[in-house]
Amino acid sequence: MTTPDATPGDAPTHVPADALADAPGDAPADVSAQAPAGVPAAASADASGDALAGAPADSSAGAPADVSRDGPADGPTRAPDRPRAETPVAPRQDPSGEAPDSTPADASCGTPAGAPTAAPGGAPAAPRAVPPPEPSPEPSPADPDGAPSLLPVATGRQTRARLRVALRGRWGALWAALAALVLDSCLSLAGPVAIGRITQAVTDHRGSGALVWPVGLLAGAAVAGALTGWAATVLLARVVLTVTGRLREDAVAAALVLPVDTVETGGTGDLVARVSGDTDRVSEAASGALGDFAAAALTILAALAGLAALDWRFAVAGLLAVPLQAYTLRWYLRTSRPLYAAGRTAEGGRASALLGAFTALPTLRALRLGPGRHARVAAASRDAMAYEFRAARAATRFYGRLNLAEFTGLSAILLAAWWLVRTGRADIGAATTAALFFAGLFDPVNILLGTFDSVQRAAAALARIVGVTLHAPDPARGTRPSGPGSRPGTGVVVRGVRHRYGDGPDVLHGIDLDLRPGRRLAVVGATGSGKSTLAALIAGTRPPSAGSVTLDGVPTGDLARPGADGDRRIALVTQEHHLFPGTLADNLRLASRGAPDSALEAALAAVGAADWAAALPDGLDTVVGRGGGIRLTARQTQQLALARVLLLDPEVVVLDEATAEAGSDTARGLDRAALAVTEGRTAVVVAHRLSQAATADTVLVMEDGRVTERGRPDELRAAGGAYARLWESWARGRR
Ligand SMILES: Nc1ncnc2c1ncn2[C@@H]1O[C@H](COP(=O)(O)OP(=O)(O)OP(=O)(O)O)[C@@H](O)[C@H]1O
Repeated sequence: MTTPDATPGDAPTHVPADALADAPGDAPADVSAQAPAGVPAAASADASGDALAGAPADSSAGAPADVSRDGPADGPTRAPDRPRAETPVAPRQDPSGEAPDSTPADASCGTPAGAPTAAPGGAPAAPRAVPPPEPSPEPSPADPDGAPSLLPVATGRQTRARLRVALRGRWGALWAALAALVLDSCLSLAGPVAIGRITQAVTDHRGSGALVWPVGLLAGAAVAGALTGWAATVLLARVVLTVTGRLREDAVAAALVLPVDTVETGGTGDLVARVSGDTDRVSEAASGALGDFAAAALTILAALAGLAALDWRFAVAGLLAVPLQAYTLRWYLRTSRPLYAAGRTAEGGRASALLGAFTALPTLRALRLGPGRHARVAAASRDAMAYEFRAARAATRFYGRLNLAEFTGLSAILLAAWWLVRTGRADIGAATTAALFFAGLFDPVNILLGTFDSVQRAAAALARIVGVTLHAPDPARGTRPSGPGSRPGTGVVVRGVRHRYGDGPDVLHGIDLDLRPGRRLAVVGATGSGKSTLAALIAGTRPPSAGSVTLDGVPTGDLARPGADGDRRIALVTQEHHLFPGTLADNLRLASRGAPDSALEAALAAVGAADWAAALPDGLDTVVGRGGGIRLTARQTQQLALARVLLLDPEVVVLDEATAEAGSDTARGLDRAALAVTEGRTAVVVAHRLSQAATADTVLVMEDGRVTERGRPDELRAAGGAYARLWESWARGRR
C-alpha cells in the first residue's frame, strides 16, 4: 500500500472527483479558460498563463495581427491628404433638406460610405453622425443580448490631458502646419479680387494691359497656394501620424495589462475596434478637420473683411445668413453629439458579436449553433446600421438648412449689389467681387460647420481610445510599496480579500494569508471553492473586489505593468496554455527575449521536455502550433509554459495548471516539472492532485470561498479535519 506521504513522483493514483478539482473538461468555470475569449492574443498569454503575469515586454510578439500591423511603426497606411482636398462634399440640396433614402454603401465598416458626392460649390462632407435612440454618451451593452457593458470611455478632461501628452515635441510642427494653412487660405481670396478687376476692365472697355496684374495675381496665387498646401499636408501628416501612433501604442500597451475582468466585461471586439477603427477615425478626422477648420475660419474672416472693405452694406447683407447658420449648427450639435458615442458603441457591439462567433467557430459547428449565433450577429449589425441610417438623415437635414442660409445670404448680397450699383455707390467689378466673395464662403462655412461633425466623431473615438488606458495599472505605480507589509522581503500578503465576478455573488469571502519569501503554499479544495480565483488575485491578473494582495507591499496588479521593475516578479501558469505562431524558440523567448539557445535547452530539460524538443525536425527552430506548425500535445504545451517560467525567473510563481489525470506518467512528469519551477521561489500551487500538496510548507483548504483549514500538511492530516478527509479519499483512490 502506498503511504500517504508519498512524494509527487510516487503518486500514481486518481484523485476522486468529489475530493478535488475536476479534470479539465469538467472544470465549469475555470478562470483562465475564459480569459482567451476576452483578451487579445498577447494579453491572453498573461491571463491564461503561460502567462507571464508580467511578460508584456515580449508580448508584442503575440499581439493580434491587426493590432501590431496597424501599430505606430507602420502608421496608418494612407498618409493624410491635404485636408481640403480630402473633405468629401455633400450635394447641394433642396432647401427642404430632407434626406434621400441614403443607405450607407458599406455598413459593415461602420461609417456611412454613402456620403453624398459634390456638386460644384457643394457643401462639405455630409456628417456621418449616428443619431442615437436616446441622448446618452454612456456606452451601451457590448453584447446584443445585453449582458456585459463595454470598456470605459474617458471624460473630456481625461482625453485632453492625454492628447497634450501625445502632442509633446510636436507643437512646433503643428503651429507651422497651421501657419501654412492660413497662408493658403489668404491666397485663395486672390481669385475673386482678380475676377472682379477683370470684369470691371471689360465693362470699362479698357485695353488688354489692364488685365496683366489680375492675371498675374491669379497665377502667382495658384503657385504659392500649391506650395503652402503641400507644406501644410506634409507637416500635418507628421503630427497626426505621430500622435495617433502614440495613442494607439498606449492603448495597445494598456490593453495588454488590463485586468482580465475588465476585458471579459468589455469584450475583445470592442477593444480591437478601439485600437484599430477608432485610431483610424481619429487620424482621418485630425488630418482633415484640423486643416479644414483653420483654412475655413480664415477664409471666412478674410472674405467678411473684404466685403466690408468693398462696402459695409455688402458685409451686413452677407451676415443675414449667420442667424440661420447658427441655429442650424446648434440644432445639429444637439442632435448628433450624443449619438456618435452610441454609434461607435454599437459598432463595438457588432465587432464583439462577430469576434465571439469566430472564436467559437468549432463549438458552433459541432453543436449546430450557427443559426442562433448568426441571428445574434445580425441583430448587432442591424443595431449598428440603424445608427448609420439615422446619422445620414440628420446630416442631410443639416446641409439642407445650410443651403437655405446660403440662399438667403446670396439673395441679400445680390439685392445690395443691385442697389449699390444703381445708386452709383459701387461699380460692377466691386459687385462681382462681393458676389464671388460670398459664393466663396459656401464651402468654408459648410466646412467649418461640418468640421464640428468630424471633431465630434474624433472626440468620441479619442475618448474611447483613452478609455482603454483608464483601467490599466497606473504607470507611476508598480514599484512603490503601498500596501500592508511594505517592507522588502515581507513576501505575499493577502488581506481581507473578497471577489465577485461582475454582478454575481461573492466567490471569495475575506481571505487573509501571509506567504514568506521562499515558502510553498498549496491550495486545495473542491471544484468551485475559489482556488483558481485566489490564484489569479495573487498573481495580479484580476483585481480583488475588496481587500488587497501585495508583494513586499506593492499591489500585485500593479506589478503587471510592462517595463516596471516588478513586471517579472510574479508569474502565473494556468490550465490554459497558448502557443504563439512561430518557432519553439520564439515561444520560449517570449519570457526572456535575449536568452541564448543553451538557456532555452536548459529550461526545457528542467521541465522534462528535452527529449521531445530535441526530436523535433529543426530542434528549437521548429515551427510549432496552428497555421502549419507541428502540433504539440497538451502535456508538451504545458511543459513549454513551465519552461517559460524558468526563463522568466520570477520571485513568485503561481501554478494553477495541473490538468493531467492523476496517477498517469504525464501527471508524474508534470509534478516533477512543477517542482522544478517552484524550486527556490515563493510558490502558490493550486493542488489539483494532493501529491502536489504533500511537499508544501503550508496547505490552505478552501470551501465555498472561505479558508476552512490551514497548516502543515502532516499536521492537517493528523488533525482529522477537511484536509484529512480529502487525503483519505485521495489515498483510497490510489490503492
Ligand atoms: N469567469 C467567471 N465568471 C463568473 N464566475 C466565475 C468565473 N470563474 C469562476 N467563477 C465562479 O467562481 C467560483 C469559484 O471558481 P474557481 O474557478 O475559483 O474555483 P476552483 O476551486 O478553482 O474550481 P476548479 O478547481 O474547478 O478550477 C465558482 O462558483 C465559479 O463558478
